[in-house]
Amino acid sequence: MVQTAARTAIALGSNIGNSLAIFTGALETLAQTSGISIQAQSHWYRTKAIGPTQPDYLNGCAILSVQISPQALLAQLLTIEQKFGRVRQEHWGPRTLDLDLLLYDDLILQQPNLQIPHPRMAERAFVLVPLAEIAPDWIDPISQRVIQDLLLEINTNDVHLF
Ligand SMILES: Nc1ncnc2c1ncn2[C@@H]1O[C@H](COP(=O)(O)OP(=O)(O)OP(=O)(O)O)[C@@H](O)[C@H]1O
Ligand SMILES: Nc1nc2c(c(=O)[nH]1)N=C(CO)CN2
Repeated sequence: MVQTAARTAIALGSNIGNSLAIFTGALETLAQTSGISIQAQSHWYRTKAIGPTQPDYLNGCAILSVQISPQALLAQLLTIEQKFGRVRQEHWGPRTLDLDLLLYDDLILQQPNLQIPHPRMAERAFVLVPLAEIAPDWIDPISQRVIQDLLLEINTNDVHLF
């Protein structure tokens, strides 16, 4: 069976290692994956860490066209995190690569291991600033508001173009 394409948004984060090279490698790996193509990528931003004291992050977002399910996409993102040396330690602690699934068409999904839209997306300037660059008119299915409007509600002082 051929699955029709869905539009998805992902967030990238890194604050250990050569974050720029890690992002490039992660996007290359995604682009080489069957059923995934990259439609757009944002600029990269240097952002102040939310959570425990740790180095600044590099953050950005990408839009993908996928012909795989949300669960299959999450599995692929977790595999790529592992490939780039992700070790899970402290909650919200430093990491070589974090890949979050933000949006999948207009789907709302509440499963134990996967919530879409990403539950903390709308409060995070390090997500909304790059996402608004490449998908300003995407409607968040929870609030029914477009991304560029969600961005108006939050403080973006700690997000700077890299
Ligand atoms: N939309 C989503 N995107 C990515 N992971 C998700 C999502 N919803 C639930 N998860 C689950 O979250 C788990 C833990 O993710 P992770 O350790 O990267 O969290 P975190 O990045 O530290 O925190 P946060 O979720 O606040 O960004 C993943 O293994 C995955 O099962
Ligand atoms: N600036 C910034 N802070 C964070 C980030 C992130 O990507 N950027 N990710 C976290 C856990 O997902 C916790 N804190």
